Amino acid sequence: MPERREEPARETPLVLYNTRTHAKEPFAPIDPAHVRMYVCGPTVYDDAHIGNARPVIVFDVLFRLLRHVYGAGAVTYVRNITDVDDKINARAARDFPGLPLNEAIRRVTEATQARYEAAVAALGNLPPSVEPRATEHIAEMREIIERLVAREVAYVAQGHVLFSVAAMERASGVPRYGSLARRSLDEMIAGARVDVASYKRDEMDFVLWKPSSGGEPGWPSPAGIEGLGRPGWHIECSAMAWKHLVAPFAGRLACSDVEAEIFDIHGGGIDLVFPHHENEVAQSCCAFEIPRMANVWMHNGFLQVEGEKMSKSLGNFVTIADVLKDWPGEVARLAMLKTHYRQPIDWTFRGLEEAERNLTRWYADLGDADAGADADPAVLAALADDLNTPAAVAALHHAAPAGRRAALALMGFSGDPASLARSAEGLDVAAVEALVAERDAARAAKNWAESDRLRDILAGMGVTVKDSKAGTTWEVAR
Ligand SMILES: Nc1ncnc2c1ncn2[C@@H]1O[C@H](COP(=O)(O)OP(=O)(O)OP(=O)(O)O)[C@@H](O)[C@H]1O
Ligand SMILES: [Zn+2]
Repeated sequence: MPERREEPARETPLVLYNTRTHAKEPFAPIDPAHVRMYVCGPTVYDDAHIGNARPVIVFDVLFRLLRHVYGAGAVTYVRNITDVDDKINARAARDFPGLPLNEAIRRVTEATQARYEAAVAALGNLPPSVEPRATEHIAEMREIIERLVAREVAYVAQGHVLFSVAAMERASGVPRYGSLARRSLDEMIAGARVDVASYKRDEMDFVLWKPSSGGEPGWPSPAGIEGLGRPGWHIECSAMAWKHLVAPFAGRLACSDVEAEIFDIHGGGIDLVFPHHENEVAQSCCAFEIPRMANVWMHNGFLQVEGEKMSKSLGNFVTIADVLKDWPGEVARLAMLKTHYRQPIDWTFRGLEEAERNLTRWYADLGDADAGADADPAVLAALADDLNTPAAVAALHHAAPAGRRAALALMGFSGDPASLARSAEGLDVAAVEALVAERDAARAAKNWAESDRLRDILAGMGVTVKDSKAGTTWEVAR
């Protein structure tokens, strides 16, 4: 039996801001016994930066809160891994020029994913209920594409399948294209910097499937196209959400047939609203003839450096692993949660220092407070108010030890002063262990370049690793 409360904890009516309606709304799951949430995960071609950690931490807090309110067994949280993308192909060709491209891609994606898992775990995040990889859902993508072509909202041109925005405008029972992002067609054209390609009927049309040539990864194409091809990015999420949040629950939900095709919450960073989420909505709503893909759409604001979005393309980033070299994971987590998720955060040394001081103070007088006590009600009320984590932090300052310990646990903090202690040599033990685990994963994947790189990072922290048949151990270099 999954752990589930008889009665959901009604003392905390949950209110969430919905991008779709531009309003804070009481959250009402379609079926409170099966709360379903999808969050767009990373494209695994390069190490995640601390900005990429923001949606992971924000939606982890929401996952924990939903489990608290509806019961741990009542929440399914899906966060995908995008392991097919032209950026991955380019990175694989660059890093492993001597290998066949598919083998090189496997090395890049497996090693990057292993480092991602270690990094986000070190920040105190629970694993999602399901972490699907795009390449394992090609059959579902093909099926959705076939449906879209059959309904005449997608067309084949020069080996591509394209989604027709104009055809969606004419379809009934589906939302208007642009209704999530609330943009006019002109704004969307400007915002998407859409490519004008000869095979598109209309410049707003977007790619569902494209041909693969040479050594590019490819699968048998849908819609009667000969030869191999590969999916566009947007179709991946429609397919994985359907496979893991809709199909398994068919006939098991206490709701109407139409509602059963819709799930509760879809999340990601604010940069994904358009075009990625708008296109997910277009695909899923047209394929399944539903008025919404998800009821609630939630988007986190940017983590910024000196007023600019941290991003790989701007080169102004620090990786999660870099942060963990200098700071315990819980400190970075609190530094993130001190700002409300919809506001921009400026990532600063002072913010991290302040978070460290707060945790040190809170952990110092938890005493032997009972870990099973109820979480402080003011903290719970703040979280239930659209994840108002800054208000939750303020409430933690005033909470009694038992309520504080339980509230910290609910937000993903250990309450253990040892997790803040760097070792006698000033080391963050959790960060070292995360790096050693990443290196083990790299070795298991026979990625010696990566394993050496991690060994060098550890050496830079003053840690020596020793490999033996029994496994890897580490010690502080003398
Ligand atoms: N600076 C940032 N602050 C908050 N969230 C971010 C930031 N940059 C990316 N994200 C989010 O991280 C998640 C992972 O996205 P993805 O792997 O596609 O990163 P990305 O967009 O390629 O990063 P970059 O913008 O640096 O190239 C998405 O939900 C995205 O919105
Ligand atoms: Zn997505």
